[in-house]
Amino acid sequence: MQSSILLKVDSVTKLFPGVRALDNVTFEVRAGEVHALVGENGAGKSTLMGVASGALMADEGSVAICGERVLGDPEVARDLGLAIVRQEPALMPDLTVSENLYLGVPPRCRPPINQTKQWARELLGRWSQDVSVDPGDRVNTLNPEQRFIVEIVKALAAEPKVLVLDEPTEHLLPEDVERLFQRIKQVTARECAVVYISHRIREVQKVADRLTVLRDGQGQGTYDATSMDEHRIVELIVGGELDREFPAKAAGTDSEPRVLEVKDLRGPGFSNVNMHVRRGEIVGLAGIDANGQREFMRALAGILPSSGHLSINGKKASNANPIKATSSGIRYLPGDRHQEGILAELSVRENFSLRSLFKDLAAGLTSRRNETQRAQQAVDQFAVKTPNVETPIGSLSGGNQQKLVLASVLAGDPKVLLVDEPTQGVDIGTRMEIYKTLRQVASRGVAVIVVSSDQQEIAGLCDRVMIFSRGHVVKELSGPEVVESKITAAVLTSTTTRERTSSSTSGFWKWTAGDLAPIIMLAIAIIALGAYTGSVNEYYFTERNLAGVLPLVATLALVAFGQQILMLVGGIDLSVGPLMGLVLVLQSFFLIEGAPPETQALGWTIVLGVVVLVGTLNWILVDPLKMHPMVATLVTFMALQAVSLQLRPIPGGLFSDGVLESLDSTIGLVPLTLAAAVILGFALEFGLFRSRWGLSFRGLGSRPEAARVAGIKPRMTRLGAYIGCSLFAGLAAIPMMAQVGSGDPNSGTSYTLTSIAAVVIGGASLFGGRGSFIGALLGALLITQVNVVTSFLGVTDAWQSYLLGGMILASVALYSKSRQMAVAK
Ligand SMILES: Nc1ncnc2c1ncn2[C@@H]1O[C@H](COP(=O)(O)OP(=O)(O)OP(=O)(O)O)[C@@H](O)[C@H]1O
Repeated sequence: MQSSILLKVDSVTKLFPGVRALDNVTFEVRAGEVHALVGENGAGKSTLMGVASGALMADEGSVAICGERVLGDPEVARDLGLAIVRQEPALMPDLTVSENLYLGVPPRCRPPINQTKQWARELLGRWSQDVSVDPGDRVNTLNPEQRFIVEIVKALAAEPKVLVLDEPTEHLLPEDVERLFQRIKQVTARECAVVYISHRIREVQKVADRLTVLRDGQGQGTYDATSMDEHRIVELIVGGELDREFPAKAAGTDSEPRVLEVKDLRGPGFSNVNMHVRRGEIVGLAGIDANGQREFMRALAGILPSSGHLSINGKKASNANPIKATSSGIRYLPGDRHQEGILAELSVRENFSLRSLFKDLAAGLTSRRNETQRAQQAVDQFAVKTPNVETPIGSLSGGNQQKLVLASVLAGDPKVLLVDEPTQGVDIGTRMEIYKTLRQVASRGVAVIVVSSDQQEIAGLCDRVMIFSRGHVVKELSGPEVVESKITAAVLTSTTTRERTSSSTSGFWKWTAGDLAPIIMLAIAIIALGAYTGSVNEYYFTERNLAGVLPLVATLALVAFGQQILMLVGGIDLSVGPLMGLVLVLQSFFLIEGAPPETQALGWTIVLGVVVLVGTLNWILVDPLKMHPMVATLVTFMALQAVSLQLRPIPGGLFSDGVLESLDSTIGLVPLTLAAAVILGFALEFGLFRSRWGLSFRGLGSRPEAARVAGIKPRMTRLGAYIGCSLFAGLAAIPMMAQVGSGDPNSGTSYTLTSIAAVVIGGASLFGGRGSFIGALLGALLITQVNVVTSFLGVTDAWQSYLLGGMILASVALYSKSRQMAVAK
């Protein structure tokens, strides 16, 4: 009996501007089978799986998962049992591994939210006992290999009925590839359907039961994979015969001059490396990953710090930083294409020319004609599939991006070419073209060094191979020794135990990049400033001073909470200040002496309505109308200011004594309003890290596309954030009433900037995804303190601005530096 069909893609057509990515494709996967999807770069494999997983909407045709139709909704596809490992993991970088895993699985597979870390640890442990990923690590501190492991673990944790693996092994070590194959066996044994996309034919032969070939967006048939040899599969992919011989190796290079000479180079992860590359040679660096070969290459490129001696063509060269390395003639093709190789939003032309812009300069200006011509030539030479050179590179298929980055690196006329994973994601035909190109480059006198996890590639391409182990070159293979079996044997015998990926990040930077650091540093600054002012002026810690200052903290903290909510999702609200002013103006008509309770209640109702309306309006401008949040909320800023001035051209309407007295209530020395703000701050902080809304807000701000795939509703979440921000601005206006006393239309304006300052000092990222309510509270406290201490210290008010400006600068510099330093290389 034939097993049931769990994924059916029926007659699907998908168009992108200028490209028919899929043309009437039909594809089905049965329960318990591994179905490989193969084809050249740009054939449409990822697009087909994008349509199947609901991430893309088909123009024609239909998709059914377990018999149910899916139409462009990733959450529905996921709930029906589809899990996908993408070429670029759909992870939210500012969230931790455990938070990503939690959001990444359907609700039925999630643990109670307070047990997320333990659950994530178990999942990672099930992958491997010596996995080098901690559930508490933030994803942006992981290297590509670790990110892929998290992505795979996430897909497996969803207990899928259909598992899609889109080039899952491009960044994996051999032992993890084996682990993946084991897991595939396990899931197919429980009748899961697996789609396996790969350019590595040997892998396809090893795991696939059937295979479907795509070429230029069209299906080329489905075959039984078990009986097919490598040659036949390649023929089907390219649609004909293919020259699969590696280009001939260099002969007699022993007497050639040395192009590159490296002496005693040492740096993070490697030491005392001596090597050279002769004219015409390609030298490979091999070893189990994290044994120093990649670090050595990155140090040569000036990306990692190093010390030692370097000469190129007999002249002393510098690799002190990437700029110096580049001017010495060293060019680097990064292994992490998504993070370091491409600028996704920029066009193919710009991505091509950015490494060789000097060739397009005429009288100090870039010649667009020249640039376009060169980019077009590169596209033709490397057969990059793109509608034209103005297409954003991010919309090209992975392999086509890789070809363009290589073309761009070569256009910089390197003397030394460093290539990390030259053919990642590249189809078999182009792979051979890249090998030929590298050989030609070497024969022109460029020193070529290659790092690759594919030992067949190293063996076929390189003249000499240096084996790295624990940061040292332990063996050198040359001539007839450069064959796959010998390289593998040398690699395996030189390192018996694998070391955990070492991180060169110092503990200090790791700590400052954490969530607690801003809070602790702010607390220290507040205590130090208070202690110093108290020691200089005895009146600072008096009851009178505190009674004046603390309510101001409550006002600023509340509006800062609102700003923080919005900044988490990547927004910003300039209208909060005038909104606070408008609330005061409105209430100055209702909360006056002698107003009956109904009138007061009406005032509150109107204020609530206005606040919600303003939040919604801001959202409409930003989300459906796609205005930049700064511009949108600047418009609202002006509109609200105008309304306030219309209602009260000059301040007026005194609030009743009863209202002011109740706002002035205290618990001991602490104003009730501040106590309420502190409690709210702690509650919000708890929610931020321990509730689904907190995760959703941070996830959306961190990476919207990944958040959408994880089932977070971007629109509703942003609407919630905008309304939440306005509500907190409205709330902040309540303690402000007691401070202002009447309806003053200009009273709130300054809070726009100070609320932004408070959250930034408190550790929030202006790009979204990170922040803290306790941080915002302490930021508010510090800013208020700075505004007050100048008079106690006997310095001019100008110092308020100096100090505040200095604090913003110092905190932003420190946070961004630490977040950069904590990222794994
Ligand atoms: N978002 C997009 N916008 C415009 N064009 C796109 C987009 N995504 C894919 N394409 C185009 O659709 C075609 C198919 O791309 P796809 O990524 O599906 O290929 P692929 O078979 O997965 O290739 P690779 O093996 O290189 O990953 C390519 O020409 C690509 O440039």
